[in-house]
Parts: sequence; C-alpha cells; structure tokens
Amino acid sequence: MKIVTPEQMRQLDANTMNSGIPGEELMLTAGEGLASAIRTLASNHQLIDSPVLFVAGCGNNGGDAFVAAHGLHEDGWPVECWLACPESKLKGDALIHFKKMKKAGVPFQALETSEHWAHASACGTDAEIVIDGLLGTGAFGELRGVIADAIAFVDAQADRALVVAVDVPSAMAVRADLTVTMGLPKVESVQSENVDFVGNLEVVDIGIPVEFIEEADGDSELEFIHPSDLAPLFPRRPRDAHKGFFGHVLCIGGSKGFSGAITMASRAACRSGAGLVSAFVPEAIHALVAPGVPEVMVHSCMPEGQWTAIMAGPGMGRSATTREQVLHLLETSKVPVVLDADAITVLADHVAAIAAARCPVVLTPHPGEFAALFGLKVADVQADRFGMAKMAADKLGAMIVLKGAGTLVASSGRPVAVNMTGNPGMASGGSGDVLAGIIAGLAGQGIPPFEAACAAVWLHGRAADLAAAEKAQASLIAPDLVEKLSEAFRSISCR
Ligand SMILES: NC(=O)C1=CN([C@@H]2O[C@H](COP(=O)(O)OP(=O)(O)OC[C@H]3O[C@@H](n4cnc5c(N)ncnc54)[C@H](O)[C@@H]3O)[C@@H](O)[C@H]2O)[C@@H](O)CC1
Ligand SMILES: Nc1ncnc2c1ncn2[C@@H]1O[C@H](COP(=O)(O)OP(=O)(O)O)[C@@H](O)[C@H]1O
Ligand SMILES: [K+]
Repeated sequence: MKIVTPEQMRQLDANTMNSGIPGEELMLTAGEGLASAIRTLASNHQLIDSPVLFVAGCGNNGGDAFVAAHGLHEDGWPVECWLACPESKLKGDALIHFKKMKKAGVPFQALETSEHWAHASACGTDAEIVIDGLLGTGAFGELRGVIADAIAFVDAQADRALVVAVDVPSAMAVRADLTVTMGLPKVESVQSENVDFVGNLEVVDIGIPVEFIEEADGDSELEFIHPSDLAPLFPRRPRDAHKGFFGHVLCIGGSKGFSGAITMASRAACRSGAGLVSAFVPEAIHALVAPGVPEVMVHSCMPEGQWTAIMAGPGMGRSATTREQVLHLLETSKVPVVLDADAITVLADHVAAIAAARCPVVLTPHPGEFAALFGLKVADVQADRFGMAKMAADKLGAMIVLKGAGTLVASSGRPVAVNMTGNPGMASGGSGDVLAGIIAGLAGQGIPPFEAACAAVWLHGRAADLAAAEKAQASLIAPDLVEKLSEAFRSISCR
C-alpha cells in the first residue's frame, strides 16, 4: 500500500471532495472506521463496554473522534469526550459532528486552560481506552495553548491504559498502542524513530476513489504491508487439492540444547500451509524434536526430497559445520533459501557466497545479526534501518528482512516494505524462529519469496498481537505465536 505525506493526503481528500463526496461524509466514514477499530481492540483485550475517553482538539482530527464517540455511545458504551479548546473554536465538518455528538448526549467537557489539565492529570481517568484526537495532519510549528498539556495528559495514560491515536499520534508525542490512520498511511508514522509512538498501524478506507489513489504521488522508496495486498496471495484452494499442491519445505537446524528452535520453526512452516515439511536435525536431538512435531518428518541424516523451499539456521550453532552446510546450500539450491540466526552470522566472511547464489535468498537478521554480518555496530544499524536494509539487499542481491519493531523487507530495485503488526511481547526467545518457518512455509507453497516475506512478517506480528491481547505482552512465548497463526490467517482470508 502506498505511503503519503500529509500534503499528498490533503490533496487526495480535496480531490475526493471535488468529485462530489462532501467532507462531512468523509469524516463520518473516518469516524465510523475509528469506532470499529476501537471495538475490535476492546474485544481482543476483553475490554468490551469498558470506559473510553476521547480527547479532541479543535481541528478535523477531533471531528473523527466526535463521530466515533457518538457511535460507541449509541452502542451503549460508557464514553466521555474532553475538548482541548473552547467550543467556539470548532468549525466546519468537525463542528457539524460535534453538535450531533452533543445532541446524542455524549458526556462532554471543554478543558480550556492549563489549570483544567493540571486538575485532570491530578484526578486521572478510569478510562481503560483513551483516544488521542488532538492533532492530525494539520499540526504545524511549536505546540501552542493547552494542546501541549492535553498531549502530555494523553501520553501519560499510556502507562496504564490502551491509547489509540486518530490518524497520527498528536505531534508524534503520544505513545499509542494503535494508530488508526485515515485513507493511507503517512510517511512519519512508518519511520523507525517513531515506532514507540505509533504502535500498530491500521488504515481506514474512507472512500477515496481507487483511481485517485493510483494516480497519487506517494513515497517511491517505501510501501506499507497491508492485509488487502496479502489476501490475493492466498487464493481459494482447489477442491481436489492434495499435499503435493502446496510444496515440500526442508527445515535445517537445531543442536544440543537448542532443539526448541527447529521444532517451532518447522511447526510454523506447517501452520503456514506447506503441504509437507521435513526437518533435518543432529542425531543428538532427534528424539527430542520428533515427538514435539508429529506433523513434521524429522530426520537425522540429510533427507532426499523435491524441496520447494529450504530454511536453515534456528538453533544450528555457529560451528564450521554450520558454515559448510550453509555455503553448500547457497551453491547448490535451485529453490528459495531462507537463512536465519546462526546461518546468517556464520557468513560474516562469506557474503560473496550470498551474492553468488543462483536461488532466491531471504535473510532474516535481527539488528545484532545484521551488524555481525557486515562488521557494524548495532547502534549504527538501528540509526538508519531503512538505509541499511536497502544497502544489504543491493549488495547481496538477497531479500533482507531486518527484524525488530517496524520490520523492513528489502529487495533490490523495489520499494522497501514496512510492517507495523507486532508488539514488544515478541521480544522473547524463539519469536524469530517462528518467523523463519512461516516465510519458508509460504515460499514453499509457491508464493514469490519477497511477497512470502512480507506476508510472513505481517502474519507473525498479527499472531503476536492477538496472543498478547489475550495473554498480556509480558507473558507471551514463541509457541503462542504459532498457535495464533490460524487466527492471523483468518483475518486475511475467510477460509
Ligand atoms: N476531509 C478531510 O480533510 C479529512 C480529514 N480527516 C481528519 O482531519 C485531520 C486533519 O484535520 P485538520 O487539517 O483540521 O488538522 P488537525 O485536526 O490536525 O488540527 C488543526 C487545528 O489544530 C491547530 N494546531 C495546529 N498545529 C498546532 C500546534 N502546533 N499547536 C496547537 N494547535 C495547533 C490549528 O490551529 C487547527 O485549528 C486528519 O488528520 C484526519 O484525522 C478525516 O476526517 C478524513 C477527512
Ligand atoms: N518490540 C517489538 N515489536 C515488534 N516486533 C518485535 C519486537 N521485538 C521483537 N520483535 C519480533 O520478534 C522476532 C524476534 O526475532 P529474533 O530476535 O531473531 O528472536 P529469536 O532469535 O529469539 O528467535 C522478530 O520477528 C522481531 O521483529
Ligand atoms: K491524533
């Protein structure tokens, strides 16, 4: 999906209004989309009917919030709206929707002074979901008036409540769990320095005609991984399909003390739709791995097979044997090869072998592995994630999945894809192994490797978001991601 600047978005909004869709209607669709995202978030977190506080500014960003507050109030939710300016400053579409909200009886108050906000901060709120509708794409310059107080108030709620930003986190100073953006994602929201503010990023279709979007300029170097782009990768399965239709994936990895990594990776490949999955593990752990994954054919000698994708690395260890095996794969494979973890770091002095491979290669480094591969410092990788991913893809002729919040998928000659699903609960051992398995499972059933990597990072993060909403981020473990994959798939496909 295209990513736009605020200016490009304003142009799209203006073109849409000129084509006959009134601004009032655009705002209604935006606010209804926001209400629907809040309902889903609340439902996933078992917070249905919990108090929701909308904090609105005097622009159209506040207008979206009024529509959503109105909608939830009509559903019977305990909703309240605080306005960070005098009512008299409201105008246009926002004023229209404000009046409707007020008429419907949504409890409301205007907090016009810093003293009001100091009092609000002292008293707090019992709302478990707080909505930031203070500033959107119309923000400019230094914060003026009470907006700074209101932003500080909403941001402070992030320490105890779920925070949802409308369109963009206000002045990129509110730490949101979810940003519900209108029309198309905005460039600032996918920049790596802003991941802590944006949280997950969902897009509301506000009815901008497709042809306007196609014609619009967007960021030519970046694209957003959106479920609507992934759905076509999973067409209806023919009724007479059999396991041979969906490929045979080989997963190589594991070592003494690291049997879980390959177990989870190969299970994730199965859960991603591969027809058959085989694993090759050292003899010493065969008896540990095999019973854990009855759906996988586990071997302790290199098996023969018509592989459609090969994945190597999880739990493999950084031995000379690992390096030899990986180099051999790169030299001989004709099918996509996914390299993760140790299979990446052992190539630090052999990057030429990656460039020389004739098969598609997908590397899935976390910043530490990326730094090790190129002899860099992790801080330097993190300081320019986009540039680093692009550099590596160009240099190695491989697809680079640079992991971490706002995972990037880069391939030479095309825009870098950015993913905004996932949460810090994934920062626990084994999450990456699951991702490698998903990519191999998707590539192995014939999805082109770049698209497989994009779909995999989205599904992986989505599974983690569903799991965290149910079990809490702190309690998330990698097998939860595998278990929630089914639900993640269901959010892009009805079958
Ligand atoms: N037709 C449209 O234009 C649509 C707009 N939408 C929403 O409207 C938003 C954009 O609306 P606006 O252009 O009204 O902009 P904003 O809602 O961002 O706010 C602009 C208002 O905030 C004030 N302001 C700006 N910068 C400030 C600062 N630094 N300190 C204090 N006050 C400041 C301005 O004086 C102005 O009154 C989008 O982000 C989106 O949420 C959506 O409803 C979809 C349709
Ligand atoms: N804060 C976070 N937000 C989003 N995703 C995260 C976060 N922390 C970790 N992840 C994801 O979890 C996975 C961790 O992978 P990795 O570091 O290789 O772990 P391991 O080696 O333990 O399997 C990656 O896909 C990464 O993008
Ligand atoms: K906002």
